Amino acid sequence: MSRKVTIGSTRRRKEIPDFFTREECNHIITLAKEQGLESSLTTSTGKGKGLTLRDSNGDQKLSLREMQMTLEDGFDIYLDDDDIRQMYAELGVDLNKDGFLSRQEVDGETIRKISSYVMKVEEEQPIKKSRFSEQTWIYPDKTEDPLVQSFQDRIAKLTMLPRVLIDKFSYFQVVHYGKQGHYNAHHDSSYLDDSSTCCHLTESKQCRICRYMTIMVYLNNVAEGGETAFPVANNDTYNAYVFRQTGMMNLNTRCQDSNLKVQPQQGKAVVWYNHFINASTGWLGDVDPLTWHGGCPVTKGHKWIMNRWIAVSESREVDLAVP
Ligand SMILES: O=C(O)CCC(=O)C(=O)O
Ligand SMILES: [Fe+2]
Repeated sequence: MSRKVTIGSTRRRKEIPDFFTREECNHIITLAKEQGLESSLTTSTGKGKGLTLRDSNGDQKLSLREMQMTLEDGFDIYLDDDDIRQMYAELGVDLNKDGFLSRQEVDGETIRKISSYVMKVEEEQPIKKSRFSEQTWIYPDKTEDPLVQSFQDRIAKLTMLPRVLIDKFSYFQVVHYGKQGHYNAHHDSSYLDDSSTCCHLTESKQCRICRYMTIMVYLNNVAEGGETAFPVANNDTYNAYVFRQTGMMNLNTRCQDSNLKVQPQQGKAVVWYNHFINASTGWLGDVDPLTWHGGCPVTKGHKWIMNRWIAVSESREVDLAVP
């Protein structure tokens, strides 16, 4: 009788001290430096083509928070109330300074002005971006490095997932944050959506990222800051709309409001499940919304991490097929 393989069914998050030794951490940092790092992007970086006004309460005017959400979605840039007020002053809008722009005031011309203003901010103040770091990818199948090779075994052992699944997506990301480096709250995976399939196993253009698990390892001790924050961890009353309104995704300024902050510690792994299990298929279910997380600003020193995601598709048969 064959045993039915599933991808597990837990919502737990785990911290594993000493998943890597100090030497292993340093080795990965050296590899990343040798390879060279480049500015991190997010999936929405560079969108900003057309702004969709986030008049979330439908009162036909944009509050400061609604303008912030408009820019967060359009440009992945996180401005605070003072930034927005300054932008309005410089652009000569909101002349009565009440912090509201009526829908009529936000005409095509104003949107164009706001867009070019925000693109300038993005260039001049990268700290306002949702992700402020640099990164590189390491591909175990393209290196002879024995340490990198051994990761696959370790990841298989840790996750207790079939080796064939682990081997299908083996690469990992090394990320470096300098002073004030941060990553605002996000989900590592995409919500299910019938109109697209999982990216990494198809060539489909209309695809989404399906990362069942995240394994993140701290590669150094951070002098100050740089915690990994889970703003709504264990929040039984989570409501997506309310969470969005609070602006707590902006970890660059709101880290202290997070329910859980994990301290960086060299060699420690933090592991969590981004998805639930679909009860009928036993395979990929929807995103667990409480996995919102990100990196708090590094206030002193540097922070190095490694991200390894367990990528799956919607189909057990596809994922477990031997190539
Ligand atoms: O830097 C951190 O602590 C979190 C990083 C993260 O969430 C990511 O790279 O996806
Ligand atoms: Fe993440």
